[in-house]
Amino acid sequence: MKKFLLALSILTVATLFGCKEAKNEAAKPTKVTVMIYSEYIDPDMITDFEKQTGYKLQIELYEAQEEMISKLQTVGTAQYDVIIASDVVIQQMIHLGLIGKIDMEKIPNKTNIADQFKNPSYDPTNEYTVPYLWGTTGILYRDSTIDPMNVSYSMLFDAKNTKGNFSLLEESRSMLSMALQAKGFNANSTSKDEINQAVEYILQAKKDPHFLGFDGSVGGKDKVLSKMDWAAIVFNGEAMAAIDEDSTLQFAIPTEGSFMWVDAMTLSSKAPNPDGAYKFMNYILDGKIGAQLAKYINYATPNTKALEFLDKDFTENRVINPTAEEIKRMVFLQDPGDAARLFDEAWTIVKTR
Ligand SMILES: NCCCCNCCCN
Repeated sequence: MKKFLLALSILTVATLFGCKEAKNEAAKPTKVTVMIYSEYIDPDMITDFEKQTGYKLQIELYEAQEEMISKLQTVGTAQYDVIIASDVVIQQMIHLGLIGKIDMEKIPNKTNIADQFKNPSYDPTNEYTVPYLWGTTGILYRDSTIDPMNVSYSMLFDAKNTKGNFSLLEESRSMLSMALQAKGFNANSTSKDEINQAVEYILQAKKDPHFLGFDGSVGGKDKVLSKMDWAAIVFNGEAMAAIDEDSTLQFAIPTEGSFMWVDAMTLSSKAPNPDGAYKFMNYILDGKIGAQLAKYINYATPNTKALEFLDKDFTENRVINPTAEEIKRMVFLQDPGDAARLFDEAWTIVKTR
């Protein structure tokens, strides 16, 4: 009996030990999950990253910042390692506990980040973000008689000027800020009265029979390309992709102004694979890879080393790298703090009326 009990306990310990080993084995992450805007990475980079690191790279797509945040709040952050997020929502994501501090020691290629992208207002201590790409937002249209240097928002917001179907951008803060600028206000205004006027302006555009709806930037680009739309509000990379396919298309930063944005890589607060997340961030910040990324999706890079691999056709292209004159008309959108509620209410009115 004694012998039997001894054998049983050895077996039990061995089984437990074996199970523990099997558990450890299962817990070792094998993939990196990145949440990112659609059409925002070169598919070749996915396979290259997998080859270099041995991790599977899983890409989860979104179209607008609000959609990304509400998805994270619903499903939780434990399903993602890296979240690509725009400057304007970074503070909100920190406060909501959606992203955590990055161990910058794990990202040696951070030395490639250009000085103007260090200590940005959305992450003044450089603890939560490393930049991915930067760009702007404007109007893509099919009309060679309209000079892109002289386009006003009234081209879309004033029914007497619309010459065909158009879409507005399905991203609340971006769209409301543009409407604020169109009315002559600061894009960062938090005045209730001014935001209400911006809402009325968008509602006026919605009444135009040419208005086809709100679309993500990729959707707007596709509609202009397929001639379903005459014009759409899109990000400049999508505009460039469209112009590459159809050189008769034009892209304008409206005379009343627009904004510049930076999309940044952040670490999900419950990242199951922080090591993989850091490897992804470091991979993107490599010079050659940064250049490949910028070129493939037509956005400007915050990576100084990448600039060495990009030719003048890219760096002097005014759609991708706006001119000094256009940049003068642009602002950075700031986190609205408590006024975020005003923007949320305003957007609900825009969408429901
Ligand atoms: N197709 C990807 C486009 C990503 C552009 N980022 C826009 C940031 C503005 N909130």
